[in-house]
Amino acid sequence: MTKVLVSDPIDQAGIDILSQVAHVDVRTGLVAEELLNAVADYDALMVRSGTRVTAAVIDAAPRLKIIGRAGVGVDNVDVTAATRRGVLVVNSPEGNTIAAAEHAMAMMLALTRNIPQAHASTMAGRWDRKRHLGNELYKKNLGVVGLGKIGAHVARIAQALGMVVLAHDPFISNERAQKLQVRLVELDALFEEADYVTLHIPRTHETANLVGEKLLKRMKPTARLINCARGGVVDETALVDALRNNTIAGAALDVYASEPLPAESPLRSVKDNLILTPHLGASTAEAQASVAIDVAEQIRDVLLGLPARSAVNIPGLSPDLIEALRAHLSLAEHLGHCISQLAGGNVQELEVRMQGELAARPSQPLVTASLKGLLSSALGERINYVNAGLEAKSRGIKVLEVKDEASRDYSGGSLQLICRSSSGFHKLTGAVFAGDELRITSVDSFPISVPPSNHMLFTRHRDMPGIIGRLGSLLGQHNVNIASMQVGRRIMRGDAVMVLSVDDPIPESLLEDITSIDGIREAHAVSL
Ligand SMILES: NC(=O)C1=CN([C@@H]2O[C@H](COP(=O)(O)OP(=O)(O)OC[C@H]3O[C@@H](n4cnc5c(N)ncnc54)[C@H](O)[C@@H]3O)[C@@H](O)[C@H]2O)C=CC1
Ligand SMILES: O=C(O)CCC(=O)C(=O)O
Repeated sequence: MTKVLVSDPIDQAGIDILSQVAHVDVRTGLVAEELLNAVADYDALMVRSGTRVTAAVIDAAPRLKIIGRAGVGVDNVDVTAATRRGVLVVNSPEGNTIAAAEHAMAMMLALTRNIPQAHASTMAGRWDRKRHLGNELYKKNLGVVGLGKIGAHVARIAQALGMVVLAHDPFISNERAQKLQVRLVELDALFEEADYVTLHIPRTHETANLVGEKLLKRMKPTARLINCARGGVVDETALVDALRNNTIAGAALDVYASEPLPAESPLRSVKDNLILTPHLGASTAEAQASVAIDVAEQIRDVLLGLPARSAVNIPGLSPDLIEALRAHLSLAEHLGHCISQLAGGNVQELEVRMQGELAARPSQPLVTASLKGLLSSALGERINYVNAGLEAKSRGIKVLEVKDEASRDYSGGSLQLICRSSSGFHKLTGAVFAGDELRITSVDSFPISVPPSNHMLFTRHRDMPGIIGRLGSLLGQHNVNIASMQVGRRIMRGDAVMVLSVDDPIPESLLEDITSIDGIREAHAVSL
């Protein structure tokens, strides 16, 4: 008997669909230990954000074929562990877009008109009209951080209210922004100019604690912050300080670094200028029905042996093709991830060049893997082989595919990515050496030979005596250990690149010191 465990509250419409093909058990509120004991017999698991599907849970479920997340974010599911075990993870990328966008707007309105405070005081028997003087949204600047599905819908609603919308999203093209009538700006400028800042980004390595003391200090004292995206993208300690010191006028949060929000969280003690809701962004009847139906249909189809439409992991490639291209797919992902971090500005175009023998292989998987790498900085684990092309298209990123059979640089061929962004362009080439060893073989047409590694530093500099020594000592002073270093140049004392592998991530502040070394024009920290 096929069995499905539903471990969070899911709309009945979803349960009805699952019941067409399986026995369904709804067991909500299980603590971690209970879930570990419960999952052993199940073929499918359906959750919302309340259940943590850890590697241990996946290991404890030998029959598990699919995990369905009734919502967008899959950060409560260990997707890597699921992929390793061959368990499909599916979600509902659009089912709750409207609900989340409307919640952000509701928070903005409640914040600016002091609705919760006025309600509490009126219920307590008072008639405080002066105390709750608010502000209008009309003609105010709204800064949207993350102009994806929810951010774009918020922008549309805000425009209807007469707000002027500016946005920051490195993975949205100017064309797309123009279509939405939104001005793209750098993050610092957004925080300086906005009267309201609303966050619609996923939590990734790059966005963790993105909004901290530094950005909060850039905000106007009359400005307000709304986070209905993900906990952990706002530094809660810095926010509490900013609210207590009235550095900003107010904030509204739906999501928290730790959920449920701990009873002793300092956020709970902020008075007057903070509104908290318990992760209600997707909690509308319409959104819950929509995500439940979307995900239940996918679980049903997969249990019947059919493909899923929104798989978060497992690429839609045949196992034979994956095996044949495994090393080159990994190379393409690494180059894509690397070039997105070199690009700096808004990515407009990615050219994928299959050179030499590689030009004879199927190109689509390599293009998809390059896009997956490119967008992984923005979308974290939500980007996959299934949605990479679509995500690039929806961001207005033009993708060019070129086959250059005449190139004869390496046996097995090479892969070149050329990324054009609002701040210029970068070119990376790589090849797979004997023993499936991946190598970056040139940067911006300067020859080098370095394996991609976890933490790297790329510089563009003038080839002159002493520069390598000065950089080495600066890194040493900051306790950054260099694992390897390579310089690529075409002529003596001309332009050159340097690629260093280091043991730890390079902090943003150190990059500023590096670029102040005489002769170093550009420095980029890259984490893979
Ligand atoms: N509070 C709630 O109940 C809900 C929260 N969410 C969360 O809202 C967030 C947004 O969801 P969607 O719009 O559906 O996702 P999406 O993938 O359509 O959009 C996210 C956007 O953020 C951008 N981005 C990534 N890193 C960035 C950075 N460092 N700076 C600026 N932009 C960056 C991406 O390029 C992308 O355009 C997700 O974290 C999702 O989990 C979604 C639904 C309900
Ligand atoms: O299931 C929920 O209510 C949370 C929704 C959410 O945060 C998401 O879909 O990313």
